[in-house]
Amino acid sequence: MLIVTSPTTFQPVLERIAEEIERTPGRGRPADYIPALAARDPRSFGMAVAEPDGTVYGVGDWRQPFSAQSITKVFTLALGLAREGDTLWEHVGREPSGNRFNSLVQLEYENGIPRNPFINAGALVVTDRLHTRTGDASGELLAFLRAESGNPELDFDTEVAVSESAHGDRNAALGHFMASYGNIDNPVPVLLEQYFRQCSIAASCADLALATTFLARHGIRADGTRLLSRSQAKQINAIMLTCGTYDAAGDFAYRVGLPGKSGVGGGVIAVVPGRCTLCVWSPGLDERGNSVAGVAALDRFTTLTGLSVF
Ligand SMILES: NC(=O)CC[C@H](N)C(=O)O
Repeated sequence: MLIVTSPTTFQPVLERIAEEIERTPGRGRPADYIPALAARDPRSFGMAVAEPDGTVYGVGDWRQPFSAQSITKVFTLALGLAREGDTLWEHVGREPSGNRFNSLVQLEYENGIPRNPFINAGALVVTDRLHTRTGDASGELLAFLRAESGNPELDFDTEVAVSESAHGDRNAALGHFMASYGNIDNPVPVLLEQYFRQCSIAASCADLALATTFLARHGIRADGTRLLSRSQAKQINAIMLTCGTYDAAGDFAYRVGLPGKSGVGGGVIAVVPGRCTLCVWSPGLDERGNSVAGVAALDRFTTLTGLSVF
C-alpha cells in the first residue's frame, strides 16, 4: 500500500488530539453482543486523515486493522445506488430513526420499509438488492474497498463473521420480518451470510479514510472514474450526517458537524467534502454503539481546525 505521509498540515493536529485522548479517562466498553469483538482493548486509539489526492496522515494505531462493521454500510449504499439509482428509495427511507441501530419497532408500523440505509434493517435491504444485481454483494464490496484503499490485503475476518452469525437472531428477525412484507429478494439465510461477511471486513484507519475519499471527491473513485453523480455523493453525505450515528446523529452533528458513520468495532469515518476524510478507531462504545474516544477525537478535530460543514 502506498502511504504518503508528510510532517506538514494535518500531522500536528492529529498528534495533539492523540495526546488529549490519552489523558482522557473513561473510554466506554467494547461491543460484547458479538463475542469476537468483546476482547478488544478499549485503550487502543488510532486516527487517520486522507486528502483527495491520496495523501494520508495518521497517529497511534492508525495502521492496525479493526472490524469495520457498520462503516461498510456507506460503501454498500454507494455501490447499490450506483447500480440501481433512485428506485432503491422505494425500498428504504432517508429519515433518521431515533431508535437503536438494530431496533425492530418501526418496521411493522412502516410496512417493512426501514427508515434509512444505515440502521441494520436498511442495510439488509441495500445488501439484498446489491446481491441480486451482482450475485456477490460482499465480494463486490471487498473489491471496491481494496481498490479505493490501495490495500490488496484487506479481507473478511471469518472469526468475526462466524461469531456474529452464531449470535445473529436479531438480524435474522429483521430479515425475515421484512421478507414477510416482500421487501427482501434473496432467501434470508443467503442475505444474512452476505451481511455478516460485509460487517466482518477488517481494515485500518488508513484504509477506511482512503476508501472514503470518493465522497470528498464528490463521487469520483481513486482511479479517476465516476462512481456516483455529484448529487448522489451529496445525498450519501447528507444521510451520513442525519443517520450515520443512529439515535445519536443529532448529538454527533452538534459536536462534530460532519457527515459521519460509526460501527460497533469502534471505528468512525467522517467527510469534509472537497477537503479530506477521516477515520478514527477506539473500541470502547457508549450506550448508543458509537466509539467514545472516536467521537471525542472528531469533535476536537473540527474544533481545532474549523473544518466542518457548518
Ligand atoms: N452498528 C453496527 O456496527 C452494527 C453492525 C453489526 N454487524 C450488527 O449487525 O449488529
